Amino acid sequence: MFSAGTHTSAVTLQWAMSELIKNPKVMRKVQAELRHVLKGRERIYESDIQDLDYLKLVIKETLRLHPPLPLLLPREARVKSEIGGYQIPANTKVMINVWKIGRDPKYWINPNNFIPERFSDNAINMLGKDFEFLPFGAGRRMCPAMNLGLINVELPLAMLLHHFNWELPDGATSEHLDMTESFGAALKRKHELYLVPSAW
Ligand code: HEM
Repeated sequence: MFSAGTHTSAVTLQWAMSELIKNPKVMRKVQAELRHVLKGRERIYESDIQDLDYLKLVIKETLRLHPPLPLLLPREARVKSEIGGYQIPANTKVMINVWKIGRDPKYWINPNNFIPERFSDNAINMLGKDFEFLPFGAGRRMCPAMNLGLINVELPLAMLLHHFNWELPDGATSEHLDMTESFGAALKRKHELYLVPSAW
């Protein structure tokens, strides 16, 4: 519970900040939304999140490109079955590569680009029914804490973006930000993210 609950939210926050630094236009747009909705108020409440539509799109797009558990949890076929024309013998371990599905050009236009707007005019959600987008998995063993997981990212991200402006250290520009992922069951940044805040 602790590992599944803390690590996932923390890496999503790191990737969201990384993508926002890489995409300054998106950063400006999400900050403008926050500052408009909060109207100079310092404290952000959980109830404010429902008005932060663009922030939610930013998080969805972050989870599409950087699902914290890129291969979900392993499954095992209990009986012999067929999926997409492939014969799966009984007792076979099956891994679902949601990282790859989230970047498949069959389902996504410009799949490697960070475009939160792609979610604004469609009904694709994270409930495990839209198989092209499964950051919380699907079926009986899907993440039991999706709502908690999302608020764990939404609130801190809103606070970081509302109170501060962010840039890379030593005058580096967004092209310098290395987005390499580390290989493993959990999708982390290979190199730590260092950012410099300035008061808004
Ligand atoms: C951004 C946040 C989170 C993401 C993206 C996420 C994603 C996932 C994924 C992909 C799975 C595997 C689902 C599958 O294989 O179908 C999973 C399982 C699980 N998650 Fe989350 N999770 C998040 C937050 C949390 C939090 C906050 C908790 C608890 C406090 C939590 C508890 C669990 C547990 C206990 C499982 C195992 C469920 C089982 O095996 O039946 N997760 N999560």
